[in-house]
Amino acid sequence: MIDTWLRKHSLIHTGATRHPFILGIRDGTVDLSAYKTWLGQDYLFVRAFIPFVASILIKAWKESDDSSTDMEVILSGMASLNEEISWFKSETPKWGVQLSDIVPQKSNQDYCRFLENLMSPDVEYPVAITALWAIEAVYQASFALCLEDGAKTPAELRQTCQRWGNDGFRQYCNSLQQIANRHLQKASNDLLTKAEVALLRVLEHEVEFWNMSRAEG
Ligand SMILES: Cc1ncc(CNC=O)c(N)n1
Repeated sequence: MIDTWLRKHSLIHTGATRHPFILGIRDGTVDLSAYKTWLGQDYLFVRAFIPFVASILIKAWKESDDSSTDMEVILSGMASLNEEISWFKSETPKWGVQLSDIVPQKSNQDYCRFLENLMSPDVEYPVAITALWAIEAVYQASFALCLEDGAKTPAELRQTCQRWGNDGFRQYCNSLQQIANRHLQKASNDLLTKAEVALLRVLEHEVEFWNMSRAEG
């Protein structure tokens, strides 16, 4: 299902995964002030993202069919997020970014509000897990690009790219995709439409998030 949607929406998908901000990191021309903006804003995003993942854990637990392996995958994602918050706390001072000073920009606020809406108990599990997969997969694909052979990613940004471009994170994204696909297989047409719309909204918000980072730089 998801592969079909990605083919159908390949233009926006490419816009989110090969954004000029990412291409700039990959070819070494990125404006470091844009990186700093992204870093601070992404810290705020991740803080809002954690409760969103927690809400999906609750949905998985409430599923009638056996979703215990779903829960393990989601929980492993939450454990990485715990580690990720520590990383932001150690990375930001290196760039002179003070966590307490970061003011959320509009694209970030819009994206966080979108996550908050998806946290509602009225939002079905297949819709929410599709969104979760898409959010993670955009970062995975984007940062993996910066680690490919021939990439000229600046040395001081390689660790950042490793965080989302590494193999373990790729496997986590694959597991999420499998979970989403399994639940979408059983879903009604109405639910499929909702999940497809959620996927599209994620891709749009991701493009806006990259745009925001670049604009401020
Ligand atoms: C805007 C955005 N999208 C996806 C991710 C990746 N998920 C968790 O870290 C992220 N950090 N920020």
